[in-house]
Amino acid sequence: MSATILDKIKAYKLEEVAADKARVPLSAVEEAARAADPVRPFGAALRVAQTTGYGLIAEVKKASPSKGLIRADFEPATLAQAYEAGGATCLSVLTDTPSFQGDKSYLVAARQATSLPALRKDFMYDTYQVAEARSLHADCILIIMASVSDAQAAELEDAAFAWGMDALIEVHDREELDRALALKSPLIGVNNRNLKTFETTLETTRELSKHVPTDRMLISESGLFTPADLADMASCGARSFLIGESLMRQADVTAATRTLLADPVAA
Ligand SMILES: O=C(O)c1ccccc1NCC(=O)[C@H](O)[C@H](O)COP(=O)(O)O
Repeated sequence: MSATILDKIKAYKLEEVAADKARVPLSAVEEAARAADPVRPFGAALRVAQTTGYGLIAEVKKASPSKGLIRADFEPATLAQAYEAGGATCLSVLTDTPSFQGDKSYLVAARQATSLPALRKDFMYDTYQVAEARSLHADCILIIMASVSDAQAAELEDAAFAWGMDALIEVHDREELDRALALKSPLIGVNNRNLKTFETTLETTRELSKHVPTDRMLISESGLFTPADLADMASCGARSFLIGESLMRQADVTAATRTLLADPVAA
């Protein structure tokens, strides 16, 4: 069977982390994490936002494996401020370089330019990366169930909680969802992107929403473009969204964010 994009990313990410560990010892990363800005509540901010409107995790995303370069004019701090002015609840900042042209410094810059909680959007395998996320002032990490074992997921989640951060657990299908529900985090992200074909379909959230218990927060991720898409997802119980491309392609990011959030369906 041919390697998926996640297999390829995992291979270079493990090498990257090994190199980082050799360069900066864990003790130094932990010291930086302890000195980082206080954690901003991520899940709680979404919960508040979605009681009256929608929760939006707005992604600072320059490029992707599926779309190549998305935004040439890319200044993370300015984009983060534009998102905040448009009403975003949280930020997601890609720190992976080879596939997304992201950078660890983008997370620091974006978060420090706003008062929003920020997700470190990367491919996490090692608790070293979790401490590093906190040292970059992250408030939440991503755990992609398709790419980790149950034991690894639990270890990463425990590490996030120990640093006071939240963990967004990402799933693509029923099997991953069942594994995610064995974890503690209430934040369940259903990714509408098929990682083999890169196609997005909102049917993924529609289908999996039936199996997400009401004590978990369902967050629909990827392939969301219009207010009608958000209303569609809200009708099956997702009132928080992770959106990158559709907002990153707009000249006026603030106006586009406002328009997307302007007319939420009643909670
Ligand atoms: O975006 C990709 O092409 C991609 C490819 C392989 C693994 C992950 C990928 N994206 C990560 C994401 O989850 C999205 O950046 C995020 O959900 C926002 O999606 P979108 O609104 O469609 O940019």
